[in-house]
Amino acid sequence: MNLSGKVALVTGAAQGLGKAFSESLLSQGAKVCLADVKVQQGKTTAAEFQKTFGNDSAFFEKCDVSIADDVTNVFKKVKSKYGQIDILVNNAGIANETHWRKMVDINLVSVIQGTQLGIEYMSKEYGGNGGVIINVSSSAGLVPVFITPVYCAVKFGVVGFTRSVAVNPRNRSTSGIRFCCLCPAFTDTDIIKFKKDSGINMKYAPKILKSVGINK
Ligand SMILES: NC(=O)c1ccc[n+]([C@@H]2O[C@H](COP(=O)([O-])OP(=O)(O)OC[C@H]3O[C@@H](n4cnc5c(N)ncnc54)[C@H](O)[C@@H]3O)[C@@H](O)[C@H]2O)c1
Ligand SMILES: CCCCC/C=C\C=C\[C@H](O)C/C=C\C/C=C\CCCC(=O)O
Repeated sequence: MNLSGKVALVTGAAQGLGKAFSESLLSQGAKVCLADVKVQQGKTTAAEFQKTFGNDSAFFEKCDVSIADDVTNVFKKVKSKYGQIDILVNNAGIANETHWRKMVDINLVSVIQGTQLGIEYMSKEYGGNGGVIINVSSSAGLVPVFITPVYCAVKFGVVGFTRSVAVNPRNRSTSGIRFCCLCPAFTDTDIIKFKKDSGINMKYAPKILKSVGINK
């Protein structure tokens, strides 16, 4: 696909899937804003991409997606630097059943805010060019996972929210935006290197991961 002239905003882009999505977008010619709460990792990733794809191809912006003002600011930054937004990937996420309210904020509330801002910036109704909004859920947004009920709930929420927005007749007819929900299965990134306080049952988690070929 040729994405030259297109501008993407990817949250949680410092590492893992968000970094991989960003690299794919850049390799197809898009410019990318890498938004993440991890400053050092984000800057390192941006420097790596600038070296490969050109200085103006990517930039890092500190953004904690659970802070509403940070999310609003990152949209403003992209618009002022690149003039438009065509592709939005609401990807940032954590897996933590102990700090579950924080997880609801990061994995669901921020996706709702990001999508609403995406419509504001991208819809043809409001002077944008249309484009695509991709909300990252999980296979755990489609099937129950007994050791992570809250993670499951928020990922089901992302699926339900995105599908509902996508079938809104107004969005379908006039926005020029496609709304997509991605439901990846296990991928070997930091999110499945469960921290001690993650509240994830360590009796079962390694067995589940081993059963899908990830030897934790
Ligand atoms: N790895 C998997 O098995 C898997 C499977 C399905 C879905 N997912 C989803 O994919 C997305 C990316 O996860 P990953 O696997 O790359 O994990 P990861 O931990 O490697 O990456 C998550 C990124 O999100 C960032 N992040 C976390 N909290 C943030 C916040 N408050 N504000 C901004 N950025 C924040 C992190 O700093 C990190 O860069 C998540 O939404 C996750 O739920 C992952
Ligand atoms: C070891 C399970 C922990 C799952 C939650 C933590 C991180 C999640 C990352 C991914 O989003 C999970 C992806 C897919 C999960 C879907 C199905 C798991 C089925 C588990 C089972 O066999 O019971």
